Amino acid sequence: MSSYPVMLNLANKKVLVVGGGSIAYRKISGLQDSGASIHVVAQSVDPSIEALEQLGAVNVERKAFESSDLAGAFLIIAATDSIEVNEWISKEAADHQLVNRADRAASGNTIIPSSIKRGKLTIAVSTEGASPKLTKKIKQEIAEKYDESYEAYIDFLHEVRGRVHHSNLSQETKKRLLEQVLEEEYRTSPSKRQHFLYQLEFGFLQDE
Ligand SMILES: C[C@@]1(CC(=O)O)c2cc3[nH]c(cc4nc(cc5[nH]c(cc(n2)[C@H]1CCC(=O)O)[C@@](C)(CC(=O)O)[C@@H]5CCC(=O)O)C(CC(=O)O)=C4CCC(=O)O)c(CCC(=O)O)c3CC(=O)O
Ligand SMILES: NC(=O)C1=CN([C@@H]2O[C@H](COP(=O)(O)OP(=O)(O)OC[C@H]3O[C@@H](n4cnc5c(N)ncnc54)[C@H](O)[C@@H]3O)[C@@H](O)[C@H]2O)C=CC1
Repeated sequence: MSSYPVMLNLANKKVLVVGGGSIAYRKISGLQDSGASIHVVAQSVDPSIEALEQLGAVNVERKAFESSDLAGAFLIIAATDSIEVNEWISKEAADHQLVNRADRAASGNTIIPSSIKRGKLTIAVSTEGASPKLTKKIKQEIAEKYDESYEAYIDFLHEVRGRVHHSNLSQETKKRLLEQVLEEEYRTSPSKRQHFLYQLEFGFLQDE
């Protein structure tokens, strides 16, 4: 069996992180822009997590994990340094809850891939836990190829797509225009993008 990738909308969902060490911090960092309500349960937390608590970005309970902490959690991240506790967390979770285990990929039902974001573009990499080091290497290679310029470019593609779909152009022209903007020059040149939007707005991109 192999795993099935998805993109989660975590806005206003409860995410429970058990453990407060460097791995818990890494997972929490990745959740910062998701809009999730992040709850941490740990006997003690690293200063990095304390800093997030002070900013109001996470809610921290300083205590040992109990089964009742799982109530209402959409995603559970088991990141303690105890195999027994992580095992207990995954056993106690209900079937419909997503459980990530930082210590043993195969024992949870969810793996958090390594990912890069360029605005609306997400590229995620996973080896299903086989080699986190290869995952990291591939992510670094991809990050170089898909650099920061993609962020503005994807916003442009999004805008073009909306305008083209709402236009009265023929299906063939719509397809041709959506293909045309994939040309490299539209990514590298903001003025080319502006010119294209101008032409679209004022009807200069007609059916051929
Ligand atoms: C299943 C998963 C957890 C999950 O689902 O979240 C998991 C599990 C484990 N990692 C372990 C060890 C290491 N992990 C890293 C690094 C990263 N690990 C990441 C992800 C994942 N690691 C998920 C699978 C991803 C996939 O599918 O490929 C990255 C990509 C992303 C992130 O964590 O944010 C991040 C790169 C950060 C970046 O991109 O910068 C390094 C190297 C380093 O730190 O440089 C080492 C030491 C070298 C080694 O051991 O290989 C161990 C053994 C622990 C032990 O021995 O106690 C386990 C447990 C096990 O093997 O089951
Ligand atoms: N996913 C990954 O990339 C990696 C995962 N790991 C795994 O992640 C685990 C955690 O690593 P670190 O964060 O470095 O450990 P750490 O030792 O820094 O932190 C462990 C945390 O768990 C808490 N904890 C322990 N027992 C608890 C309990 N019963 N209830 C609540 N909290 C409890 C501690 O208070 C502490 O905050 C490691 O043991 C290892 O198995 C390690 C390296 C990489």
